[in-house]
Amino acid sequence: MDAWPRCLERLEAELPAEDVHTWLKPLQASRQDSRTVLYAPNAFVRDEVESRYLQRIRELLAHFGGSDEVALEIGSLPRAAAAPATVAAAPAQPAPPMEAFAGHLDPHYTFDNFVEGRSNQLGRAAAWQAALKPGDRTHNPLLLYGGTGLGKTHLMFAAGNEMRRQNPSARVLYLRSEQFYSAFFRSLQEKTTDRFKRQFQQVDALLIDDIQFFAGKDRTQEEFFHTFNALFESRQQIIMTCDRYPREVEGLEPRLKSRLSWGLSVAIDPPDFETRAAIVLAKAQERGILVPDEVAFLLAKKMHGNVRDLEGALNSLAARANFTGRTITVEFAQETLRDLLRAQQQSIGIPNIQKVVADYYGLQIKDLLSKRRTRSLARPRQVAMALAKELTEHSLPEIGDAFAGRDHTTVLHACRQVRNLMATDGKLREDWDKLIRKLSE
Ligand SMILES: Nc1ncnc2c1ncn2[C@@H]1O[C@H](COP(=O)(O)OP(=O)(O)OP(=O)(O)O)[C@@H](O)[C@H]1O
Repeated sequence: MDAWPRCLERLEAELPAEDVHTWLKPLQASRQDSRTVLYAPNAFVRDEVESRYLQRIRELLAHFGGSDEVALEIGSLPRAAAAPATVAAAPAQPAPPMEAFAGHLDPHYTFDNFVEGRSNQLGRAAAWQAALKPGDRTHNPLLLYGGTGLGKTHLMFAAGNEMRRQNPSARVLYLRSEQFYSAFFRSLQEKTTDRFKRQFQQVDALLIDDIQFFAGKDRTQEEFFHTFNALFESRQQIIMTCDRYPREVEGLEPRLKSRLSWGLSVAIDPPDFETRAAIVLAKAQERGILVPDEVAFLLAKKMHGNVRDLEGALNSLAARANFTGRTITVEFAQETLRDLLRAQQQSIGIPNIQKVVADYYGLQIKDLLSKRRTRSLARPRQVAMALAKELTEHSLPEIGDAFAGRDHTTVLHACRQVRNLMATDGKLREDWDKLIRKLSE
């Protein structure tokens, strides 16, 4: 068995998953004679691995019969050698310096394999513009915000990849916020902050993922604030993601929050039914999995909000179909995903919907259930009923019962009313999307 995958497996058991994901998974290994070369995508990853993990990696590689000598370099494997570190690959050529900037940009995520829908249309258009005209004031900085697993990182990578497709020498640096934080701290300890700062002067675009991570980390925020200003002034493109609108992130400094909204901020919402189904079909096609439309509709109907969960469900189907040799049908999907689908339904539930809707509109649950018909109560009540129909398997009479014994025709009327109003009322549409997002978290 290959030494590097085994080493990684062991490290996964020893270290927090977040550390492995952030620092070790981005490494690529190549065996060159008795030596293992680990390629880090950029200086941040290299330095962190060197100071925190290299010693343990050496021990593990030696233990698994890998190599006596381990070198850590910036760059990536030559294409032909992009395989685990067993093959005695041709000695790797020193990577051209530009490679260091592209290494962490996952080439798999592009605009071509991003499915567009109403929920992400604006975000996609903004990322596309940033890729075509990096640094243009209309979309610099570009901030993509929204719940987890909705495609923010995908769009950010797509923009970076497109920039490099248009201009192969573009220096695009992608960093997770944790990487910025650790690298900055190490530079403080090692008194190398000047070098840290200089790295950013060389980039054409800086992509920073999950900036909510900076909350409460005052020194890092201050450093990021200066980095941000320097990049902005010299018209280098900045793209950031955040799990909510930055003004709502507690622990971010007001001046940073204000900077973040200088350019263009775009919400990425949970995809609607049609987009969810289209994503399932697109992912299936990409991976060569045969999925009938009905199965895509089933997944899209049962799983709301998070695309990552949809992908997880598709993977489970593919794995089981492969294992059992069966074809993927609706029946097969229902059987395979029974527990998963049930858990989704249970976690949503009508009482939960009532609570989330009441909180959202600043009401009490008893107001939602009451007979009072003032507009300020009637609309949220209708929204709650329509959400119960959309997100649960309950029948109209059951939903009526759960709303203090209302008739099923009242529930039906509420569903139609909400659907019709959403076509013209942007605020109601926004409320609906936000509520779906909250309920799917
Ligand atoms: N519209 C879409 N088309 C195709 N794939 C999508 C789309 N939206 C999300 N995905 C896929 O869903 C998965 C999760 O997306 P991504 O990692 O970009 O989410 P995120 O919003 O950055 O989440 P987090 O905040 O948790 O990092 C990825 O595999 C991505 O390709």
